[in-house]
Amino acid sequence: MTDAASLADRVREGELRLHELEAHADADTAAEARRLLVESQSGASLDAVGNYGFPAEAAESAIENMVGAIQVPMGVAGPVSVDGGSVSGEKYLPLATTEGALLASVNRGCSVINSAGGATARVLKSGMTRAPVFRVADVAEAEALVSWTRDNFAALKEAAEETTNHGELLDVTPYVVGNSVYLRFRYDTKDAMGMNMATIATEAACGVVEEETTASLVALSGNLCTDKKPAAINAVEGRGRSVTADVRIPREVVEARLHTTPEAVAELNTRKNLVGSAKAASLGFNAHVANVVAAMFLATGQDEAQVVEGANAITTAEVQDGDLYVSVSIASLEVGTVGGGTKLPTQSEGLDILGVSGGGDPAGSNADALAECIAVGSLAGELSLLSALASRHLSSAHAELGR
Ligand SMILES: CC(C)(COP(=O)([O-])OP(=O)([O-])OC[C@H]1O[C@@H](n2cnc3c(N)ncnc32)[C@H](O)[C@@H]1OP(=O)([O-])[O-])[C@@H](O)C(=O)NCCC(=O)NCCSC(=O)C[C@@](C)(O)CC(=O)[O-]
Ligand SMILES: NC(=O)C1=CN([C@@H]2O[C@H](COP(=O)(O)OP(=O)(O)OC[C@H]3O[C@@H](n4cnc5c(N)ncnc54)[C@H](OP(=O)(O)O)[C@@H]3O)[C@@H](O)[C@H]2O)C=CC1
Repeated sequence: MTDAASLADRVREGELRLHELEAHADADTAAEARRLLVESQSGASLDAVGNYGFPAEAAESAIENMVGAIQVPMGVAGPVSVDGGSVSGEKYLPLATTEGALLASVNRGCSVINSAGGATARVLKSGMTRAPVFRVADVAEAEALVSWTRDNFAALKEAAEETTNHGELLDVTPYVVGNSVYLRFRYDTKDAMGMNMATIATEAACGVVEEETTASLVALSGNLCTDKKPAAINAVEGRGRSVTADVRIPREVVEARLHTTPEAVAELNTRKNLVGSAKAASLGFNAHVANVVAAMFLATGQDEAQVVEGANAITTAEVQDGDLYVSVSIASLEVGTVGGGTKLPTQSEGLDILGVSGGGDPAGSNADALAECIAVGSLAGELSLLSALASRHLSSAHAELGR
């Protein structure tokens, strides 16, 4: 085996390319060689980046050109009592963040939820989408392709499902713009977030479309999917898991633990999360669901770019017989407990904290459970931040904990 210094020399001499080092050394040596190269070129010291706690080999399907790891501190909030469709009991929620006060906030929300007897959560819709775009001659051909798609769902399903053991094609929804036709394929991807699975399956189905019709595939992703971009279609139709959590908190708990009243939280929610968001033309009618989604995504190995979709959430608050009812509905939470970054050792341990690592029984139940836990964490965060705003404690909390 070659050592890191001589590997780095061979790259400098043009004998090897930076991304080829794993073919000549183990993954840790390859990462060390790249650090040597980057350090000598940039003057940066990468001691901390190189001080990672898992074998680099474990990250081979997660990254190319690895030099080390960025470490984000992880904490837990809770335990919080969850009554979900796929998870129940007391759960510690793993969150990785660098925002001081966030864990304290979610932790306070969890303890308030417990005082109210726990939160309820359910996944209400599920399906990962991929929408290729096809070119046709004109609108008459577009109409023909739409009809063909409706008449030939079984053939598309057969082709798509040949590529996967777990995935199931649920439906295909056509959209037409002039001579462009978008077919939005939606799959049950079970415990996988499913973007690779859906992409591979859709490519096979596109082969059938091109064989049987005049349409020509322009791109496997035509942006109507919509992946990793803000998009109303996800907020309305859902993508990944559509999940809702709610809780009813007795007035005395709101007053004692959140230093405010149900009326103040309800008014604030309307003026801020509903009216303010509408005026801003926001897709997120919530306060900081992205905070919890991002922190739990990092802690459990989700694709962090999909926080964009995870922020499509509506928070409601109302006074019910003097108590405070609060709900959070996340329309497009794209999560998995197998595949992608979930295989990395620290992220897998994050999933273990929730008891949802790997494939569920039945398949899909672990990813549903993860979605429900993230929804309850988001509910806790909303409760605490809305209350801090209502009681004018936001800036003092961050001055104390976040600086
Ligand atoms: C900070 C608190 C919780 C204090 O709240 P408090 O009620 O004054 O604190 P407390 O000392 O009385 O403790 C109450 C509970 O909070 C928790 N708690 C309290 N301190 C800690 C701690 N150090 N570590 C862990 N947990 C803590 C803990 O659960 C504790 O109960 P206990 O366990 O003691 O019975 C409160 O003021 C708060 O939640 N503030 C809101 C902070 C927040 O939500 N920040 C989120 C980020 S804001 C942002 O990023 C988005 C934004 C704002 O721009 C979005 C927008 O536009 O709206
Ligand atoms: N290709 C793309 O366009 C994009 C890819 N990504 C990346 O895709 C990755 C996630 O894709 P994803 O398809 O989820 O993961 P993987 O590509 O890692 O595939 C996971 C595979 O696990 C198998 N599997 C085993 N047990 C189960 C189970 N219980 N439920 C479901 N599947 C199971 C399935 O195999 P089988 O299919 O044979 O059943 C599935 O295809 C992430 O790394 C993400 O960053 C993100 C965005 C876009």
